[in-house]
Amino acid sequence: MNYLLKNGMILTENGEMQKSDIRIKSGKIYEVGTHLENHGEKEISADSYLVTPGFLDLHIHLREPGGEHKETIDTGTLAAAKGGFTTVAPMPNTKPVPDTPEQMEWLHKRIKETAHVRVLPYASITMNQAGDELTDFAGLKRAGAFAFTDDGVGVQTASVMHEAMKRAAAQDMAIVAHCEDNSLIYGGAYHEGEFTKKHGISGIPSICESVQIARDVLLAESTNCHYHVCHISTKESVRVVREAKKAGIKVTAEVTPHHLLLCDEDIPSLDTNYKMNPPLRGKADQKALIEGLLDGTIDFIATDHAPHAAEEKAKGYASAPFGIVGLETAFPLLYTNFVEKGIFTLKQLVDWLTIKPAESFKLPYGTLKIGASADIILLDLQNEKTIDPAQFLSKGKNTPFTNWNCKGWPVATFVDGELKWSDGGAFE
Ligand SMILES: NC(=O)N[C@@H](CC(=O)O)C(=O)O
Ligand SMILES: [Zn+2]
Ligand SMILES: [Zn+2]
Repeated sequence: MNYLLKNGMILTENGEMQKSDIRIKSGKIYEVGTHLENHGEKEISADSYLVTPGFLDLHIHLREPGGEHKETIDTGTLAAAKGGFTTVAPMPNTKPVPDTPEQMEWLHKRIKETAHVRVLPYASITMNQAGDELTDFAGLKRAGAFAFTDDGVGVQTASVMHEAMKRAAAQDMAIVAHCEDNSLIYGGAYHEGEFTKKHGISGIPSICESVQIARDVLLAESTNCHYHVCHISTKESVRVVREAKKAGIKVTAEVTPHHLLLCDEDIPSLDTNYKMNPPLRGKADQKALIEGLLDGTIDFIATDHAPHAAEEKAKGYASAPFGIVGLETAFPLLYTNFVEKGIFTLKQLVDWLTIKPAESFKLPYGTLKIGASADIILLDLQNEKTIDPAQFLSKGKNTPFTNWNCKGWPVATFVDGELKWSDGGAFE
């Protein structure tokens, strides 16, 4: 079906709001302007809504195959659509791991059958993410891998990472890294800082992340590989990435909404909804992440949506799995707590969820340019609602943001010109 979106607010290049109509034809953005005439399209009144490119989330967990009780490609991508995300990239820490071309082909078949938004799956760097034997990069690229990562664990050995970057660079593919040096960790569920001191428990030190990023940017320099840092969380990591960029190294980085919104001083108790990896760091780290985004050291925002079953999260702080959900709350939380408070502009926030991730990975999405895929969302910046995990479409309900009041809720999500989700009402 072709659509004509009437009278929505779109953001211009200089960040101003402009009333515009958008004509969607054959899945593409065909025309953007004012007073567009209806040429037989289904007309949707976007009056009073902000209309932006669909968001990209290049770091999520869909849990299929092997963890379907936590999430599936179906439920996770429906949650993505509800959150305004039209392109998502799921991590390979599934069972089995997509570490062979055959497994990648199987994954693409499942995506085709069940996904509600565009899905760009990662392949692993090492077989079974065990950190030793590299996967078949050329074969996995041919089978449709988006990039290579062992997210969930850090690649412990420098020589393995070095060889991975050489091979990735030869394939013009990125290495995406969860940075965590296991030799610097002695257990712990929360950041080694104020919170762990107060509770007298062991913590996860900042250096386990920053040390590995420092190693990797030097490997990236020597191999000319595009190296991307997952969920950056410490002030030292931000400094290392900033210096690496200054030196001309091809490094990009993402930050999660929760690391921008919270620090360890905000954790009320040994609550597992505040347990994620990397952990919520100190107040100075949180500040450095915000500054890093604002000065371009950090390239974009990704949620690290990590659903877990309620009974797993109920196991107690020491043994519950790391991770919180994020797809359905990211934009409202960031809009309400950063844009409404004047810390970010609306244009900055939208860019960090659209064109910035797209450009970082040379993807043709995240834009309303003529001819682009019609990945478009409508956002309601007025209506205030309270976050209620019972309303999530994700199977995961594990969030620290229950009962937060937010504005900025998506109301309709188009992918390739098809309406994939709406909050009902005018859009059925
Ligand atoms: N972030 C998390 O706390 N958990 C992730 C793994 C990861 O992103 O490292 C998960 O798969 O549950
Ligand atoms: Zn990770
Ligand atoms: Zn992750």
